[in-house]
Amino acid sequence: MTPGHARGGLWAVVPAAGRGMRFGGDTPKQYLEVAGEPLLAHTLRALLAHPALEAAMVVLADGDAHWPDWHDFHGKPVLTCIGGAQRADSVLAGLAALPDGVRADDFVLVHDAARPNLRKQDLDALLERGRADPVGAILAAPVRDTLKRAGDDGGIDATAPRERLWRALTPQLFRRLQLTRALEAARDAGIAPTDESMAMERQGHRALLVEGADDNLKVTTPADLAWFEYLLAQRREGKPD
Ligand SMILES: Nc1ccn([C@@H]2O[C@H](COP(=O)(O)OP(=O)(O)OP(=O)(O)O)[C@@H](O)[C@H]2O)c(=O)n1
Ligand SMILES: C[C@](O)(CO)[C@H](O)COP(=O)(O)O
Repeated sequence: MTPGHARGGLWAVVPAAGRGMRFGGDTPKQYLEVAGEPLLAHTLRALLAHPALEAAMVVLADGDAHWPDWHDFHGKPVLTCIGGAQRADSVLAGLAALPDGVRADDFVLVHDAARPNLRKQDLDALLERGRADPVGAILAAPVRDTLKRAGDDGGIDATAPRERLWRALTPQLFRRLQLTRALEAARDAGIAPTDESMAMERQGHRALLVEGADDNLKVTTPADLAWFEYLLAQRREGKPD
């Protein structure tokens, strides 16, 4: 029986095929050790510890020599496939590799391997509101800082209006076939959407914004990793985040 099919649960596609160029170093950031485990382990646990999740499809870089060859995590199946040059290519590959038991109109979560600090209450909210929506939903955080547009000389060209601006986070929740078609359309138009919602928006599909924690950080630079290490230490000492 295909993992996840038996229980008809929610699958997560986890794009983990990035090279971490902005982070630097030889080890892709998703495999850097935090509290004795690869960063990706923290991400998979945050996802698969949730009762609504049945399995994960982790999308790896071709020739990934770091993958610990997990076949299950937190007692749930973990499958892998090979991604592509852009994040969107990897997500599309992950959707295509899902078992046939994940039906066309089934919701699928897409969550960055580089986002290890997903809170259960945020995932609860995303699932509750997203699964009630005809299109889906994304976690996002409202912009709270004033935004400046930079000139070529490093000076300030303008202050960008921040009303109704949100930072898109992940997970993003969409139906398998609708998201696949949207990503294919973007690819065929030569566009690399930076998140799943962008591809859906291009097709006229309007998802819900579900407010998530600001500390659902994406580890992009060493400073982000240090932040996650601090948050994890605080949690393990029982201190409020
Ligand atoms: N071709 C790609 C590029 C990115 N990702 C994944 O998408 C997530 C968000 O991407 P990002 O933070 O940009 O990771 P990298 O692409 O590795 O970072 P960089 O742009 O600095 O190289 C990460 O989990 C990354 O592994 C992916 O699966 N396939
Ligand atoms: C999907 C995402 O995390 C939403 O903010 C973001 O777009 C990923 O961007 P990246 O440059 O691929 O890290």
